[in-house]
Amino acid sequence: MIWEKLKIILSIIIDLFISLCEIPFLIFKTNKTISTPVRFKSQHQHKLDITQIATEIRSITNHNPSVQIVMDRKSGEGHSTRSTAYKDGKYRINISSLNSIIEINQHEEYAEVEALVTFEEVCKATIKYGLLPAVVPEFKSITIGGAIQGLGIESTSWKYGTFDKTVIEATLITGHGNILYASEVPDLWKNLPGSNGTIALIVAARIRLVQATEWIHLRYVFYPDLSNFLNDIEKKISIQTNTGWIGDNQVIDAIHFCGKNQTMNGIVAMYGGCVSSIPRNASIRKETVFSSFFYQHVKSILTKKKMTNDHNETNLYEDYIPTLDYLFRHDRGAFWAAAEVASTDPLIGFIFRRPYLLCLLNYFLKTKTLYKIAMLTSDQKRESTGMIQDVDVLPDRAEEIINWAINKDLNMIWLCPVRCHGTDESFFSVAQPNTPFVMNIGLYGVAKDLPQSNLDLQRLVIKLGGKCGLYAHIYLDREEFWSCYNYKEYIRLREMSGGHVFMDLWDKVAGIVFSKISIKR
Ligand SMILES: NC(=O)C1=CN([C@@H]2O[C@H](COP(=O)(O)OP(=O)(O)OC[C@H]3O[C@@H](n4cnc5c(N)ncnc54)[C@H](OP(=O)(O)O)[C@@H]3O)[C@@H](O)[C@H]2O)C=CC1
Ligand SMILES: CC(C)=CCC[C@@H](C)[C@H]1CC[C@H]2C3=C(CC[C@]12C)[C@@]1(C)CC[C@H](O)C[C@@H]1CC3
Repeated sequence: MIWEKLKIILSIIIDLFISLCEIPFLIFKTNKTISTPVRFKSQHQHKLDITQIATEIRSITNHNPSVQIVMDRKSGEGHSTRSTAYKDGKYRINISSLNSIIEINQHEEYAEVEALVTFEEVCKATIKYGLLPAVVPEFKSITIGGAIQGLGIESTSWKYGTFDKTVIEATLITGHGNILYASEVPDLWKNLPGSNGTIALIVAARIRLVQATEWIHLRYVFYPDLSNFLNDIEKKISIQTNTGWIGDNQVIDAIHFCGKNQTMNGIVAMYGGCVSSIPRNASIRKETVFSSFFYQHVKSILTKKKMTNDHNETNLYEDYIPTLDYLFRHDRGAFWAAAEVASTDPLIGFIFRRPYLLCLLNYFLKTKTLYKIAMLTSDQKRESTGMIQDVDVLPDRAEEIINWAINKDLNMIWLCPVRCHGTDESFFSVAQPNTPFVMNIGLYGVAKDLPQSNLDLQRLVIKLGGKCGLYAHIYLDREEFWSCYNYKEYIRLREMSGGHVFMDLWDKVAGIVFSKISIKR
């Protein structure tokens, strides 16, 4: 335990050191960084590496049929807000060799990548060819495998859906130790995205790339309330033009400002897409050590407009952002989560309130490092300090979740429409026949009555026919939890492929929290 924490502290010190070394590059805007280079490997080497992992699975399950397998990642890695205590006593399979890109096919517009390659690495490699993955989650270190297993989304999801919908083919290793392609087991693949590594391992994926350029044009549009925003998205979905990342209205997401000062509230939607040229005198926003967090930038746009009392104006502002900066715009500070949650801590709150100190640490506050810092605190501390939840509901139920959040004193809410696919029958999906999209609502910040209010939220989400992101603390008991998913089918799929060697989903995402805290049920 102490050794684990020491390893996290050491890696935070290394992160800080790397961040400090990168500052000159940022000041002089050379576009170069000293972070790890993107790795490539041959198909032959990839086959050898996955065969070794499959053999290991076969051998341990033969020796111990009741073994439970989880992934072995370094301390503090991953994007769950829960501790990794659920892995204690389980067999940790090491797939760290699967960290390379195998192929980027510019003509057929796909990339073949191993499971642990991060989105930052993929995007850095593919943008050189004028291509990007169709969906790119906003945190740099989210991995390809993790985004499939945890239903990654972002601002192009209104067109493409969750990240897994952009996977052309995936390579899996089942609990029997067999290497299979997703297309060979369509039943299994249909329900694997969202299962958090409890049905099969993902070792590689062929992902769809779409046309992109190095700059994005973004328009900031004001909506006084949710219904106007929802109407606009519906219109945009019905006249969807698909040119990858290029053109207007290719990206859509919004921040709902709902703090105590009601005169400064409202929804700011961000529409835009990649461009091939930037007009003279255009406003440019580039990430530097001195940059504000992205949400602060959006808030200042809204505040300026409100100050001028220009109530009829809905187009607030527009600017041009380097595409890679845009993709990972919420990586520094993890949206507003770090600033909001940290404000409850006297020392960290002190730093956040002082721009010159923040400027020094600014570049250090990458989501990857924040997760490491969070893992130095106890689950109980995290659960009672901050509310970090993503929920998916049908658009006509979104208002109820937003009102709930406002009543619990959250200051900002992320709104990200996610397209439903007519054929989407996965039990992790909220889609209903004939619903064009679901609304992903990101609830990050300090809420009243935690952690009890978090359980209340999760029950409200079930009542509204929605689902919660499973990277967060889940408080539902086993029965409530499985009432949201098709347990019979889940068991059938696991039995069919030897999936019982992986942890059960409820045990993994809710087992530990449930046993540790006392909340009213
Ligand atoms: N915009 C977005 O889409 C955002 C997404 N997230 C979340 O981040 C997570 C992804 O982060 P990342 O660091 O990549 O992954 P994590 O290490 O956080 O893993 C997430 C879950 O997926 C499992 N998993 C990950 N990779 C594989 C794989 N190759 N094969 C089998 N199971 C796997 C893990 O299993 P195990 O438990 O065994 O480690 C874990 O249960 C997702 O849960 C996603 O929901 C968070 C913020 C924003
Ligand atoms: C927005 C999403 C999806 C995830 C962001 C998660 C993290 C950035 C937060 C999760 C737990 C948070 C905590 C802190 C900072 C922000 C998080 C890491 C603290 C370390 C801040 C200082 C307090 O004293 C303790 C907090 C624990 C939780």
